[in-house]
Amino acid sequence: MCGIVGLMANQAVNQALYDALTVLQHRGQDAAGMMTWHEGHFLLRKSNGLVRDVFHTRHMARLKGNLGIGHIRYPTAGSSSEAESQPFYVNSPYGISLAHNGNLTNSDQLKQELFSSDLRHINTSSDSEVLLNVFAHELGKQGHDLEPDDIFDAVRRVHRRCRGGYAAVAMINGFGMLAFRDPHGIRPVVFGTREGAAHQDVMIASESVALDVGGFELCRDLAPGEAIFVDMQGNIHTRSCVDRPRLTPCIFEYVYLARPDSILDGAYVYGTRLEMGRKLGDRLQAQWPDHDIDVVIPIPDTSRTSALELAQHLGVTYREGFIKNRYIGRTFIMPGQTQRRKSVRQKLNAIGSEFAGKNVLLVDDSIVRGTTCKQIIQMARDAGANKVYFASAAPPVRYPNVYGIDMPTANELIAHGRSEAEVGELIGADRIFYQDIEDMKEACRKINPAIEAFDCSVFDGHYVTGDIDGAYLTQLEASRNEASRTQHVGDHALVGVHNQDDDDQD
Ligand SMILES: O=P(O)(O)OC[C@H]1O[C@H](OP(=O)(O)OP(=O)(O)O)[C@H](O)[C@@H]1O
Ligand SMILES: NC(=O)CC[C@H](N)C(=O)O
Ligand SMILES: [Mg+2]
Repeated sequence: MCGIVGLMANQAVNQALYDALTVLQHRGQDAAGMMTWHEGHFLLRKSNGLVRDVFHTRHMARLKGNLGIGHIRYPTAGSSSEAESQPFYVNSPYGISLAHNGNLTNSDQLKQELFSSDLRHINTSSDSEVLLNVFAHELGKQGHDLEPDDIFDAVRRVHRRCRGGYAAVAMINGFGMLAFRDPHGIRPVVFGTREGAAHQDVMIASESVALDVGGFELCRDLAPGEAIFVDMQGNIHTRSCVDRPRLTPCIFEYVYLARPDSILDGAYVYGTRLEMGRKLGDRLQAQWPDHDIDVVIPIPDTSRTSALELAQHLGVTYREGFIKNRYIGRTFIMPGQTQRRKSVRQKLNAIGSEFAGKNVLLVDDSIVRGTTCKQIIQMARDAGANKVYFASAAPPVRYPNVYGIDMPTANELIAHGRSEAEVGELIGADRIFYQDIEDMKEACRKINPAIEAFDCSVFDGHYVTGDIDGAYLTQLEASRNEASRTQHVGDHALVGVHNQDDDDQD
């Protein structure tokens, strides 16, 4: 779940792209990048780090132009090397740059095809470089005098070749800005407009919060399999590029990934989390009508919305027992387990008076590896809690994710192959409560009944693209181990547009 943004405007886009990337930072903390287009040239700055660390004044000054795309990265393929940060670039046809959120499930096969049939070289282990080259190859077949329909035809062939979850934004040198969404709409993309001097400004982004910060009005989400092309005059062209699209957005966006103030596929994320809290309250009440909970305490940040609603629903006091250090990022999306474990303690601290002698119900949005809850339960006990109960606003996470969330191996998931009670015992809780999977789906559907189905693969092991089997998951587990994820490849892999680095002089 990286963040992507694209902007076609009447004035320089660098600052607006920066602002958009800043509000998408929760989708990735490993690397950030921006490419702009100015007078027939692409200008690039990308590096490892947070948005505020990657772009300094001197980089911003060089990122000229009224058209640009940006990316923040949370790696799900390849390594966290700077060479695999985005956007990526290819020089033919025309010159194209692309930023991608998601994960291709057939990138190994595509890489081979690109080499042996399409005569294209991929210089990193990133699936996004593969996606760009597949698109470039397909666009190259269209010939001269490129029209929007030619671009859409190329996207149609991309969908035929690529599998997995992908939302991508791209620039085609001299023609305009393009975005497309996979046929299942697994990863989100929205677009919006703003009035401009000569023509309207158009922004495309992973989440609607990016539009809010730029003063854009949300038009809508891209439909599954749909593409949008914005020409150099700011005209919007859209077309469905698949025959049988089926919307099954990733439900984990609503559980944890997206910001609560975003609207994704017509559903306010905040509303879905409130509803998950309410449902969890019902379930707890049903399982334990004479509970002895004194206080409900959320584990900041993401669970706060559900926890508040759960407490109100149960009629139990809600208290902020843990204070979050605002300078530490999200721990789940950090790259290594050692760093994640250490960061929980750095990030959260208990207010002793809220725990002393009380039976507390700690609420989190989800339990994935169990890194957070194990430590938090111990902290609650150290702070003098009498009983420590734990509730998860999502069902047990038991299966790997292959569509853009970095959970490639079942064994790293604490609930894999375990019952709810066994997880409770392992994390040291006196009692554990999990959301029911149907209740979670209903909670989201209640906010937007038009979404008929979701990708719930991490909860039910059903992969909506239909190409994932045991052999695939075994091979993924073997190839995507901790060492390969944190490995850094040499700088030789940075091939393409000159990337401004810190040594560049004005
Ligand atoms: O079981 P785990 O492997 O620990 O993963 C689950 C935890 O990680 C996330 O928090 P994170 O700190 O990433 O972000 P947040 O501040 O938005 O809650 C999530 O909200 C859970 O608290
Ligand atoms: N989280 C994502 O969307 C990752 C995008 C891409 N697969 C990468 O690893 O860079
Ligand atoms: Mg959390």
